[in-house]
Amino acid sequence: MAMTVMDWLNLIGEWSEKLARRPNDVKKDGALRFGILGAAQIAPQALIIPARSHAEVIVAAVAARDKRRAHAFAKKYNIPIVHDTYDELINDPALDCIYVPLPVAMHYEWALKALQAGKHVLLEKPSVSNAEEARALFEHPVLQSPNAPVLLEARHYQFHPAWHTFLSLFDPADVEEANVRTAIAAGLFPADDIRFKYELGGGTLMDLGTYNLSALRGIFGAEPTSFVSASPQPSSNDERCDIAMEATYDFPNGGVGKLSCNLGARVKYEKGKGSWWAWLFQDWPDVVADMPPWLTVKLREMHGVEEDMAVTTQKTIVMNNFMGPHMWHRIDINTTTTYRSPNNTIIKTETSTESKKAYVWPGSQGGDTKGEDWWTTYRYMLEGFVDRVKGRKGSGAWVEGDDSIKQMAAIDETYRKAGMVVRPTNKVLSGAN
Ligand SMILES: NC(=O)C1=CN([C@@H]2O[C@H](COP(=O)(O)OP(=O)(O)OC[C@H]3O[C@@H](n4cnc5c(N)ncnc54)[C@H](OP(=O)(O)O)[C@@H]3O)[C@@H](O)[C@H]2O)C=CC1
Ligand SMILES: O=C1OC[C@@H](O)[C@H](O)[C@H]1O
Repeated sequence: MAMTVMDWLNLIGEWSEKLARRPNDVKKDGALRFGILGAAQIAPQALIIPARSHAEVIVAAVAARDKRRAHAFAKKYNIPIVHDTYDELINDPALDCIYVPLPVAMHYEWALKALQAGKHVLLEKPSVSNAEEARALFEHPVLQSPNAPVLLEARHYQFHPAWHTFLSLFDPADVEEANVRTAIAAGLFPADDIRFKYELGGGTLMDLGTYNLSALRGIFGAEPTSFVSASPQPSSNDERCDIAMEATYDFPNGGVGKLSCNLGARVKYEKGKGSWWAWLFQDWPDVVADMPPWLTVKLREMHGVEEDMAVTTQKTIVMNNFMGPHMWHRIDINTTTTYRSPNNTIIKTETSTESKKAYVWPGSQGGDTKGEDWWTTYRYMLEGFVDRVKGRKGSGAWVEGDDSIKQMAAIDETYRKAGMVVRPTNKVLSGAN
């Protein structure tokens, strides 16, 4: 079978570990024992590899629909216990935490079952299929008791110091415009991937776009006041799933947020625009479009006076690779300062760029653990998850349940604006047969 993007990323993850000769951490007493629901492609990157360097995490069990697949996965990743069913795994008394990397449509049901079995849950993004499920899950009575288990939507990039360094560079009230762009070349995910199946909670806005939309909400520190436009490109596998989406939102401070997410990027050629050589390759999979994922934030102009001159300062901040900052990232702060005479003539214009990077928590940020410069977003997230379960303060980075609910409400509303149907509610909740 051909290697998928996720297989390649897992291979790169494994080889980086080998080449860096990173020893596995000796596990502490009281280490949390995790079980994985499904032999999922993302599991090595998101949990198995990060767990190796965490002294308080043991990946103890896996279950898959197909027993042979489960055993092969367990053997490959040194997982001691294989359960025959998902139910058996979540009810294993020897486990403390369940990682849920199932198709989105199964998140609500299995996260809730695991919580009801008394397990802490690390739940893949997007948390669930729609806002109805999100409210039912994150406001469920099982999470309200004093010793309630921990539930976290695994929006990993929000745990990396680079994201917090970026957010510290501006006041959300000053954002005039933000634009978040992500794309993956066409064909890297097959047409029948879970991402393009409506019944499984598919759609690019759900999958890649959840990063764009949460980033916009984080940049403005608020929810959209208006869903201005949303233009989907339907997937060939299922018209109810978008292979790409572009959307525009108004935010309470008067700023405008834009997103573009695409799981089927192809080279576009428009006469007179862009590179001439695009004509030769038009419609080929585009491996460089919006790669790495990036965003720009334009701040409102600031006005002042200096030695009788009117001074206007305008800043634009660009973050390259906000989704996978551990591989590489760069945050550029571009400043343009214009000096004008009292009669409004421009005297001079100065431009400057300052660049920042943060692979570990800088200064006073991050609490007791600074992190390591090789920690991935997933490793930082695992640190935060374990800290929360253990009742420690942690770095301060977290995705609150209320945030997950608002995120799904914004995704639903974007689909409605696009004239598309919201992803279906799990029958366990809807009561449908
Ligand atoms: N954080 C991140 O960077 C990423 C997160 N994700 C998220 O992780 C989740 C899984 O994604 P990914 O690992 O790429 O997915 P996979 O295609 O590997 O599917 C995950 C698992 O779903 C199980 N499954 C159960 N029912 C079905 C079904 N009807 N059809 C297909 N699979 C089924 C399979 O389990 P079994 O082994 O039991 O057959 C499979 O192992 C998604 O929620 C996705 O959004 C994905 C990629 C990156
Ligand atoms: O990190 C990611 O990149 C590729 C996506 O399809 C995936 O689901 C996402 O989480």
